Amino acid sequence: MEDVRAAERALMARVPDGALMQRAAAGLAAACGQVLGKVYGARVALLVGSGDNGGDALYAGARLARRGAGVTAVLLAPERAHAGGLAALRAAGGRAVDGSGPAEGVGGGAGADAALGVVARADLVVDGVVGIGGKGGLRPRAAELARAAEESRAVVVAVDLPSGVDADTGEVRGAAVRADVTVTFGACKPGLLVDPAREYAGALRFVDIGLGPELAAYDPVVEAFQYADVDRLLPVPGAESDKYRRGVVGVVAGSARYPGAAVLAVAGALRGGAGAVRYVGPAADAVLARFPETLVSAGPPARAGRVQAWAAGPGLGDDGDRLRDVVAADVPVLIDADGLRLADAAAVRKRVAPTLLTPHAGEAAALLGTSREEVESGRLEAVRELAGRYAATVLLKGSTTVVAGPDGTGAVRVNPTGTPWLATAGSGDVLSGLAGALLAAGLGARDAGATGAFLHGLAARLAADGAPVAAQDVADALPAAWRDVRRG
Ligand SMILES: NC(=O)C1=CN([C@@H]2O[C@H](COP(=O)(O)OP(=O)(O)OC[C@H]3O[C@@H](n4cnc5c(N)ncnc54)[C@H](OP(=O)(O)O)[C@@H]3O)[C@@H](O)[C@H]2O)[C@@H](O)CC1
Ligand SMILES: [K+]
Repeated sequence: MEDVRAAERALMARVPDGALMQRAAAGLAAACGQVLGKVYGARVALLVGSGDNGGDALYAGARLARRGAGVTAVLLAPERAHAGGLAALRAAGGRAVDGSGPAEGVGGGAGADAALGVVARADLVVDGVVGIGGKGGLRPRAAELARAAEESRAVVVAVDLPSGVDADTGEVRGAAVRADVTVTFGACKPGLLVDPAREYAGALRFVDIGLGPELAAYDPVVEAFQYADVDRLLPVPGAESDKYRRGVVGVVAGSARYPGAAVLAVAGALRGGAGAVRYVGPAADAVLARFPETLVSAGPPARAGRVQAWAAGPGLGDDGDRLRDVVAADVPVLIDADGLRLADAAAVRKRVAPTLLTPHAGEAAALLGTSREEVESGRLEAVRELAGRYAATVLLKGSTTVVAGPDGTGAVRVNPTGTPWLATAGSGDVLSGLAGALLAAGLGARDAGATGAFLHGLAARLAADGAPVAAQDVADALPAAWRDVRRG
């Protein structure tokens, strides 16, 4: 958040006092109006903390009161509420109640009950408890009001970010507001794009308060691919392309016990834009039965013939020899699943050609020597840490898939197309093949990871269309996802 603060300071030096807050409040009030549909007669509760986040809520409340809403501010720290905002709300016909309440040890009584009642009866609750000045989860009284908002039938709109979530990391340590909509100002905070915070944020609305030029001086911490970014990267064959120029991807996956992983990885690889797929391993019969266009070889990867990149690991079991061959190759390599367990970290670090690791949270936790919960609650930190340790690009799969480059610099890419339907057995095998093929087609590791995740998520959405999907369905929908991207 230092970037945003510095950009705000730079901009505030150029614009009149309070102008940024007025821009923020205007955008917030407009978003609240859209959420409500009809502002006149609506009951609006503002949860107001002691900082400028509460000020935004109060000024927006004043605007809604002027349009005929019944607006009540619940003041968590009555003496320190934003004075200008409170005056504006009162002038517009809004009112305020003491919301400091019993949980803070102030003594309870009618005031505290009134605050809970205001929230319980509201059509809209505006969360202005804390913004980017907040630290840690909500304090007990704020948590109590947040719970009341969640239990009420009100729509909850968070100001800048849901109070209690960490806007830098996406972590939620303790109680936090669960919003239906988050109206964020100036810059989309990185944490809001990443689970678990993303889930608390609901639908994101961005209000431009004019920070753009000031923020341009800073490198983004996270970035999300859009259709146009993916479209630019998709490998499209030229008139003179042959299969070697388009790239041959080698798939090292599957075992006698897990032949299906080989079939699914090849299914993904065949839809990744490479010119040919070479399969190396004991599941060749199963692969050929399904995909006769695959080149197969039974020997070790080192003697399999020419490939431009390897995708290795799904269903390998304990076949460390096959993996060692791949890690020693001087072409780009993707390592997934069993391969992550088998790979020697020092050997991976020594590689010169790009390496892309694609763990899910459990695998990442095993590599980091921590728990799955720890990884899931701090995805950005975990992915950067792994990338540093292995000197490799890392794609951490999950409810929000994130991709970090090897040197710790550059933005972490957050995939915007994910869907819970992707949490299905074998879907990761499809992604391995797909991203491996993108590597073979010449994409860098970060681009192959982000493009693969984007297409994979999109394919799952297209295949699911509201119903469960199997991994093979995701692979089958990849051509439709390509067409979707190419058409914009
Ligand atoms: N700068 C700008 O130009 C613009 C900024 N804008 C807006 O300002 C916001 C930032 O405002 P800010 O810096 O005043 O801090 P803010 O987030 O309101 O809260 C800080 C206070 O909260 C408290 N507190 C802390 N942790 C807590 C917890 N866990 N649970 C409960 N309370 C907790 C803590 O109080 P204390 O510890 O003193 O009791 C502290 O004083 C920003 O997000 C945006 O909305 C827009 O108007 C656009 C222009
Ligand atoms: K907030």
